[in-house]
Amino acid sequence: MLVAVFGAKGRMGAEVCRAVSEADGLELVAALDAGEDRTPAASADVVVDFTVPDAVMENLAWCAEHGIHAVVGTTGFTPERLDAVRDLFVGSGANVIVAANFSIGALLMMHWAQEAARHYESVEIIELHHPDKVDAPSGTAATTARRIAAARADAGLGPVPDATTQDAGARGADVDGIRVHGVRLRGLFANQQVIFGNEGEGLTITHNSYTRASYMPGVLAAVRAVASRPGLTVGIEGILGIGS
Ligand SMILES: NC(=O)C1=CN([C@@H]2O[C@H](COP(=O)(O)OP(=O)(O)OC[C@H]3O[C@@H](n4cnc5c(N)ncnc54)[C@H](O)[C@@H]3O)[C@@H](O)[C@H]2O)C=CC1
Ligand SMILES: O=C(O)C1=N[C@H](C(=O)O)C[C@H](O)C1
Repeated sequence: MLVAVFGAKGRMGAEVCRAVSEADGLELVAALDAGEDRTPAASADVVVDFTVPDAVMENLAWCAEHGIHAVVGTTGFTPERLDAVRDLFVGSGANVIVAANFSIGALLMMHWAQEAARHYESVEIIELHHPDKVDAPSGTAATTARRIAAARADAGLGPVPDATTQDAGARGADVDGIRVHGVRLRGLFANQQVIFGNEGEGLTITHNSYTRASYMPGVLAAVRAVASRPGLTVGIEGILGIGS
């Protein structure tokens, strides 16, 4: 399987180039970054995109035009953006996987947070990342919040209780009614805590990524699976058998 990487000079892209080069059955045919001619990627079966939210949609339009499957780790995807990606690939002959997080622990953290959501009156999310990250809240935190909000709605839970009437911004972002707090700190890489509370008890689910190597098994699994997953697939839970 021939693989091209977009964002190849970035922190994640460089790690993906290494992982693809060392993986059985995969060959790295193009490692491209901003401003570079995409022609060398035209022979690829799969493009892996770890770029920036402002660039990813144009990259995906190019993949769809060329009938090349795409595996996307770049964040910043709202439900509306995902709809636009689905539309881009209709009739292209290619498939696309978009995942805010490829690490097994983060997938389990989101899965268990969704499970716990219906049992707790209160919930908030704290995501902690390196200070070079451009988007906040993180894609993982936004995805977790949306999944928790959906689970609460399914369970008939009302809004998270919050008496705040004077807020100078300290209550964080509101993602579908779930508060998300972002910390950017030198020395950190990527961590998330989902904090649940009921009268008299609490539950915290914490995930820590220590290095970018944590994402590589998931990225490689998605590269190998994308050709057999028609249209748009959001998340790699189905590929790894999480939640089934
Ligand atoms: N899904 C997941 O598991 C993970 C997702 N991410 C996400 O991946 C993205 C990249 O993160 P990092 O590697 O830390 O960022 P980075 O800033 O180190 O790398 C981004 C790279 O993309 C390049 N780029 C910008 N526009 C481009 C274009 N049009 N074509 C090709 N390359 C272009 C930049 O020059 C840069 O080298 C972020 O959105 C981040 O949130 C990061 C870690 C894990
Ligand atoms: O930018 C990062 O570093 C990360 N981005 C992803 C996100 O926004 O969720 C995944 C992980 O948190 C690392």
